[in-house]
Amino acid sequence: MNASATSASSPSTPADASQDADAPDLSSLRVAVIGAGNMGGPVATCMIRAGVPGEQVLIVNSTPESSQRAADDLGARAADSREEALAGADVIVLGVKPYQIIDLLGEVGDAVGQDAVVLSLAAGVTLEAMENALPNGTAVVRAMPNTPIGIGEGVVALMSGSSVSAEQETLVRALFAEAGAVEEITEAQVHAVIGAAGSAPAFAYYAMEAMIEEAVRQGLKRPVATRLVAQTLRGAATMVLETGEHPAVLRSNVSSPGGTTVQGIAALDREGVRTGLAAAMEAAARSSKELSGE
Ligand SMILES: NC(=O)C1=CN([C@@H]2O[C@H](COP(=O)(O)OP(=O)(O)OC[C@H]3O[C@@H](n4cnc5c(N)ncnc54)[C@H](OP(=O)(O)O)[C@@H]3O)[C@@H](O)[C@H]2O)C=CC1
Ligand SMILES: O=C(O)[C@@H]1CCC=N1
Repeated sequence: MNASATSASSPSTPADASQDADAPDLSSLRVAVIGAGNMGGPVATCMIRAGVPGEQVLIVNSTPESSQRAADDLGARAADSREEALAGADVIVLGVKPYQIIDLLGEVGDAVGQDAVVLSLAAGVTLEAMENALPNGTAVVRAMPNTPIGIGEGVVALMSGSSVSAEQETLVRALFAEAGAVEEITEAQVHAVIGAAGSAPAFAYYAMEAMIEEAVRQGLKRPVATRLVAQTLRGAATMVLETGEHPAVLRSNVSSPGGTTVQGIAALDREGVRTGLAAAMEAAARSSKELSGE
């Protein structure tokens, strides 16, 4: 591995990483991203923000044109071939669809360097299945990210395979130092994490869309409604993170006796919104389990 991951310390925030003199040096790292789409793209962005030079992040999509487009968007480099991307790669990001992962590993396994880390983003493809598809001893890490990592406000949950060293774990954490939050989880937890984080931005956008459209129906212009709803939800999320208060306590602070908010909350309860949100998360977790063959 080109990067000198000299410490087992675990940077968990951008501030930690930038202040930690023992953090891995990412400036000579080579990264191959196979599948820089909606999720592989933000992962590449994170790694570049963390300190990997863009020209050392090689992109391979399904066509040369698509690789070039993604590389231009990301400030990375399009590889002429998968072989070029893999040659000398320290980290190989797999951002293709879950059903493609095992076949892809079968095709590229022999080109994976001895000290390289294979980092899969795929839902439902287990570490064991990936290790079985690769030469013995290959370091495999599973990540369950969400798209807001591309703006430094996301979550990445990490799971390490049986051949991943402490140095490689530190390296992967450093690569996600600009993601927002990094959590280490077990594979048994990943289904719940998909419901709470991987798929959850879509649930949040769904709720926002409904709120914005109702505000428009009530007479606000769409750009104004969008700003108000987005800023309000950002503020509410930040209050939860910064105060450490239970959301129910923060909700009670908004709910004046006999006022407007309690009427709104009663309507949410009548319409089954709490049950609906739980059902969405349960469905995502169940789908993840089914993909894993559980
Ligand atoms: N989207 C999300 O929020 C999240 C996704 N994931 C996981 O990320 C993975 C990718 O999902 P997502 O980004 O949404 O999907 P996308 O369809 O947006 O991206 C898939 C990428 O794979 C590329 N690709 C397809 N076939 C090949 C191939 N044979 N060789 C190289 N590249 C190829 C596509 O290239 P092209 O554009 O040229 O077709 C595209 O860039 C999935 O495994 C998913 O489970 C995990 C967490 C969250
Ligand atoms: O929808 C999906 O399958 C992927 C995994 C988590 C978010 N998107």
